[in-house]
Amino acid sequence: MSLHVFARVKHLQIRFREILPRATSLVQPGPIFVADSRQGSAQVAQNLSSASKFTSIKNHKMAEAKIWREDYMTSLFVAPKPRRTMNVDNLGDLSAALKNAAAIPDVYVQPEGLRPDIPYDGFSKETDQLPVFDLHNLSTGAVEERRRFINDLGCACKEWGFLQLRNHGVPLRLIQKMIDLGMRFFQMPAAEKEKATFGQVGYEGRHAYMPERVHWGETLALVSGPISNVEEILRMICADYREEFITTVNEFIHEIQKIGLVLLELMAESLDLQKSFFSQHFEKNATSVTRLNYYPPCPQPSMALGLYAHADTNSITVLIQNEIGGLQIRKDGRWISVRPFKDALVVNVGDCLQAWTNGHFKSVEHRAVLNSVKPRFSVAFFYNPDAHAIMAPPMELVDENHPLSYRPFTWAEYFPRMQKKRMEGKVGTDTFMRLDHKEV
Ligand SMILES: O=C(O)CCC(=O)C(=O)O
Ligand SMILES: [Fe+2]
Repeated sequence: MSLHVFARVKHLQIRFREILPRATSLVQPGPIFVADSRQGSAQVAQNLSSASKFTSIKNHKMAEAKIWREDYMTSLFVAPKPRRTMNVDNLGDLSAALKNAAAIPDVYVQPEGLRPDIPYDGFSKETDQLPVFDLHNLSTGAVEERRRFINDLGCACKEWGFLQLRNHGVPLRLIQKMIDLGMRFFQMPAAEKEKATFGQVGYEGRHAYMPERVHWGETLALVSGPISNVEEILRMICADYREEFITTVNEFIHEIQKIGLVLLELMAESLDLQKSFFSQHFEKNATSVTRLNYYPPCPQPSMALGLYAHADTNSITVLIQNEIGGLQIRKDGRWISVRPFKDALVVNVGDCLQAWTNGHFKSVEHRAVLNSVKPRFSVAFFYNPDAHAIMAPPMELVDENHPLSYRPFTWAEYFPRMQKKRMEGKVGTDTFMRLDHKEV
């Protein structure tokens, strides 16, 4: 063992001993709790289970694992708890009825501090600093250019947590079709859309993530992995484009997943990890949700929000949108509008990847703001690894400037806990996977 590696391991041991009295019960002292990127996931799991306390928990988890998949689907499909909805009119109908109205119902009016201070098209100098990458340059560039591309991509994930990607390989005609059919769905009568209500997923036109407020937005959430319910949900609507919609959504998910894997490889490379460090856990049984978001025109856009400020809880999100801006991200405390490009994917880091990279990558708050004229549409693909993949920060990402801050966790553990939280602000990275988190 070189002196350098030895010093590192020693440092980790010290860190663990410092942290442990405050840490949650699952973590045992010793450097084995960081993943070595040169090891496969089986080896990491074996290392993790070699701590006696962990072993019993892990056996228990394995038993749970067998039923997790069923539980996961049941929790989403069968609505074991009431949906966070309000007894309000369907938003599609309301938006049509309130065209040009001087006021909107109180339940949509945000408290002053949360109202959007920058309009949907309020692009600023910072807007154009959001990194845009052209994947074409990666395949044609020389070795050095490739290295620079990957390095810049890593910087974008560290500094912005967001980036845009052009020439990504997802056919533009497929993106356009997804936009056209998706918008057509939301423009159907409320009674028709509500046929696609399906437990915690499916259609929602009366969102209330905060108990007392409703977003001005409708969604259609589809589970796309490990078991897809796209067909089951879309078969509930009687539209004449139903079959085409199902085929398009499935094709879209397939393509987005492909680019998702490429991005995960590039992200790992940018951190000097083995290329497959993240992606190997997404190749089979990836857990994903595809959500179509529709924001009908709002006569008072400065009073309401399409989607509250939140950080995504998953690993990475890949998003397409129509030409109407509205996505805003919070950078260094200030809101910045993202310029909508129809040929680009918006990619962002979620809370799980922030924890998995020991905080090197940032999961950043974002929100959707409204306008009074045109409907806005987006599709977010939330990508997660196999529900039992252990997300443990690799030792390469732990040093004096980045002390180990997160414990190993799995999506199977994390998801049920996050389901209990409100979608508001940056809740994910401050939860149980932080070593200094105290369960209340
Ligand atoms: O519509 C958008 O641009 C944002 C969507 C989003 O953040 C989400 O679905 O989590
Ligand atoms: Fe989001």
